[in-house]
Amino acid sequence: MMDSSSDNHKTQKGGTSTSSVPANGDMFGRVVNGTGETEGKRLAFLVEWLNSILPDLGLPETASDEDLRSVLIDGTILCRLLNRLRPCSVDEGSMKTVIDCLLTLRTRLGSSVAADGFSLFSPTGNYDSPRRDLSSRGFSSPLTVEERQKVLSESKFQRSLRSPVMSEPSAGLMHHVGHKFHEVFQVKQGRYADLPAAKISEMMKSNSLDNAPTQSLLSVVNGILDESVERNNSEIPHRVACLLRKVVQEIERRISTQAEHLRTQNNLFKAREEKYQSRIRVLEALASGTNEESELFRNHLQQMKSERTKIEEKKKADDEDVIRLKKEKEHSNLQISGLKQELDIAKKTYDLRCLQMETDARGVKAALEERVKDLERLLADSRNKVKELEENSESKHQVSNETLKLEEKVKELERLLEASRNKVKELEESSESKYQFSQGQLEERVKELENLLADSRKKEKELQANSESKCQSWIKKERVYHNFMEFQLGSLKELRLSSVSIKQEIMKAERSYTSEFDHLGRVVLFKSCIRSMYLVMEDFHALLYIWPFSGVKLQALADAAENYHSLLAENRRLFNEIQDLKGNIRVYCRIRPFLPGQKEKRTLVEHVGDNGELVVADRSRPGKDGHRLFKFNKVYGSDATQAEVYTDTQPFIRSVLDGYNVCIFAYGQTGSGKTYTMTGPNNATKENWGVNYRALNDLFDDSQQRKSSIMYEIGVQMVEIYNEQVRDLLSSDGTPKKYPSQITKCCFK
Ligand SMILES: Nc1ncnc2c1ncn2[C@@H]1O[C@H](COP(=O)(O)OP(=O)(O)OP(=O)(O)O)[C@@H](O)[C@H]1O
Repeated sequence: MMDSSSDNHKTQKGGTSTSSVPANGDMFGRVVNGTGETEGKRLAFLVEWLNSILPDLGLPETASDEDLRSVLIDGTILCRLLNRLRPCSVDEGSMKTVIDCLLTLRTRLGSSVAADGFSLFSPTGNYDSPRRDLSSRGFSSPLTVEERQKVLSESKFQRSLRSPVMSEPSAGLMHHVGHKFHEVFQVKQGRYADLPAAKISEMMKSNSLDNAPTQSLLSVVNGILDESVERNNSEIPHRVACLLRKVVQEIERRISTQAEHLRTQNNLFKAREEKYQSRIRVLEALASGTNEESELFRNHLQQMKSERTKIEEKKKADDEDVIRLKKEKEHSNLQISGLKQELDIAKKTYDLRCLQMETDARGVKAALEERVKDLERLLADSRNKVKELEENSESKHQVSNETLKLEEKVKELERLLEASRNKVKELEESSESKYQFSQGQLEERVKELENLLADSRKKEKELQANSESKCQSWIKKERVYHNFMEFQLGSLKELRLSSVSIKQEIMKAERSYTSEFDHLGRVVLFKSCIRSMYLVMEDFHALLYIWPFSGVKLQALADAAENYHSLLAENRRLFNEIQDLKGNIRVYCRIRPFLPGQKEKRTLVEHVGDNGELVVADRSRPGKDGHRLFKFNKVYGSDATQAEVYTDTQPFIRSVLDGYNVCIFAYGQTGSGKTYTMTGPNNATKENWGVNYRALNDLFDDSQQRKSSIMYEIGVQMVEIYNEQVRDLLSSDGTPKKYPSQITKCCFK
């Protein structure tokens, strides 16, 4: 309603027609006011005009806004147009005309554009600024001056209002603004509807007054002022001016409220900023702490990862072991069957060998017997020969007798010769004639006798030499025979010994074969089960002798052992978890009984609770202060035995063997019973052994039980710390070592 009436009104009043095109080319400023048809006509008119001036432009008659924009966008066409309209006005290189043009534009439009580009836009579409109009028309009324000042100050307000804080006023403020607008426009429409009708209509069209922001309010005020200035200064009634002042005052008030609001907001922001900065500081402090923690965690995580990798590797290795064991088992099964066959063959071979050895032994025995017989024969021969030799030696004696006889004969012959000589001499003496006659015969006879004597002597020598050589050879032979006899007797003895040892060896071999067969059976089974049966060996010992095992039995046995192994590991893990849950650090208290001779003393212990509570009375203090409560994991009474005290410590020994570090120590004043608890009394029996003995005993027992699967190395280190001096009590050279490097190593590895 308002639109049409105001349009009509404008047309009637002869204001600027929206359908007419001004000759100064300001056609685009009015596009917003025209209908679609009018715009089309204007565009067609412009296209026609442009084509007539610049025929090479070739713009189609139906060219759209976009076509026109793309043609005019770089300014070339405009320059050419200018040149054509006013030749040589835009020469290449000369910017004069362009500068003139721009300055003209500035003069026409520049004053309506604020420094930050905000336009005091006139709702009618005219860009004429109030300042230009005011200056050009020479307005001088005080109201106008006031309004002008307001307009100027409003433009400042506008700038500040366009700040992000002000651009979206609060809902309450908006409502307030809308209300005031209504007031203003009711007045305007009622009494002064003819003044800024087109503007109001436009604003009413484009703005919802209820929600009008301050910027719109300012635009409307400007519009009213523009319109008022355009029309005639004298026409502006005082009432409008008052209203406008009110509006401006309202805006000022709102701005001051807004400024207040901004200040409080600013303060709020400052407070918030401080708060955030303190938070940042806290967060930074936390972050630095967190960094350290995260570093620690990272390291821990790294460790866990590496441990996990190790465990996985171990698991892999275990899996591989399992596979390998399975293969080994199969292999062992094959070996068992092979060994069985081999065993059969070996048995047969053994039997044969036994037979052979028996026959051999018999043969050897027979041969030896024969040999013995031979030797005996030889011995007999030797003896005979010795006898013969002895006899021969006797014959030697005979030879010597013969020699003697021969010598006697020689002597006899010599005597006979002498006698013959004597006879010869007698004959010579008796008859010289006879002598001369028979001298030849006698000489011959002497010669014969001398020859006989020489022969006899030769024979004697020969016999002597002969008998001597024979004697020597017999002596030699005797020696040889003696040696031979001794050798034969020695070898006979050796043979007898060797035959005995051979018999023993045969017996031994027989025994070893038997044991080997037994062992073979055991080894085969043992090999297949050894890896998984380390703790159950004792239990399955009887089974090991059952021979032969079937593959199924072995498999079952191996499976059972494997399960047992995993169950044991699980059991161990759970056990240590329980120890952890019970608490890694436990403190036990033991009350020492009165020593002999202290019976008249009264105990200070008032109460011993089952849950580890101990109440001690301090009689020197009266009332409540005289009672003190202590809390331990457990309190052992004065009648507690050594074994009872050890029961709570015992599980730790198992943990030691499972790879945990454990430290047990006694603490207390002199004479409180530390040594008694840890070691026991002097000359302690097994009954009153202290913790140390019992722990070591368990340590050895358990490690023995696990020896089939785990090899434990147990070492002991004993140091004394006294007067800040550390002394190695087990030092072999007797010199106390100060601060042993490995002092942290506990006695229980
Ligand atoms: N539970 C007990 N039952 C019987 N006698 C005990 C008990 N505890 C300690 N005693 C005795 O108390 C005396 C002192 O004990 P012990 O030597 O063990 O004390 P301690 O704490 O080792 O002393 P110190 O610090 O001087 O070496 C010893 O004669 C010991 O036999």
